[in-house]
Amino acid sequence: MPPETGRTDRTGVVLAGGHSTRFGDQDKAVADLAGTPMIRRVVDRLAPIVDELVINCRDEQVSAIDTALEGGPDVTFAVDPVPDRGPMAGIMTGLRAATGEYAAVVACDMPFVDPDLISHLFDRAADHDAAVPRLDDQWFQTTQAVYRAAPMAAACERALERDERKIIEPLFDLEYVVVDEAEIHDQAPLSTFENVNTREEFEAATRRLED
Ligand SMILES: Nc1nc2c(ncn2[C@@H]2O[C@H](COP(=O)(O)OP(=O)(O)OP(=O)(O)O)[C@@H](O)[C@H]2O)c(=O)[nH]1
Ligand SMILES: [Mg+2]
Repeated sequence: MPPETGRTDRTGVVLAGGHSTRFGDQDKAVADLAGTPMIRRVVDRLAPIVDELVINCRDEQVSAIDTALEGGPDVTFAVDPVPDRGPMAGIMTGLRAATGEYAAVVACDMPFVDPDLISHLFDRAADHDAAVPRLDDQWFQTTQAVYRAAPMAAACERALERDERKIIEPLFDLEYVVVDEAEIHDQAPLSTFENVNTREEFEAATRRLED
């Protein structure tokens, strides 16, 4: 890496191991959002700013996601050894597969994720264990954050051992930086955090992309 930037290797981890129950029968990760599978939009936005990409999902999703990403950037799959343990277990699996010291974790249902914000989070996380955005009066955006891979994976494991599934729990074990709304505003529109759960939200996102 160029010494002038002080940059270490950066990984992008895309979380896709959920069941999309609010979405319906289809896996929202591979749903065609205005001509492009939703997960492909996330991968394409992260690819220019990371050195490697890891997709976390369940075993049976690999084939469809691989097809959705065909012709795009190279990715590695990190399959949950035990499925359905929640997003935090997915973060742990994804981070364990990361070779970069730091990893941006982004949910597959955030098609408007802003690469400038993610780059900024990498910069802010330097010499800390994490950089996590937080909007005024809202909770931490733990599924669009940068973590130092090894300590976060270990903290996730400890939280799971305590039967604690909230993603915020491992964070409290770490030395983290909060990136507040004013700072986020300087980097990206707040649509970066929009996440698509229902068909209605999916249609709304489609309209925005087609405008
Ligand atoms: N590995 C893994 N990832 C998960 C799990 N549950 C959710 N996720 C991922 O975490 C992110 C946010 O989760 P949700 O928005 O709740 O997505 P979801 O669980 O697929 O959808 P719902 O069933 O409607 O809650 C998405 O990227 C999901 O793919 C899980 O049990 N394991
Ligand atoms: Mg869910």
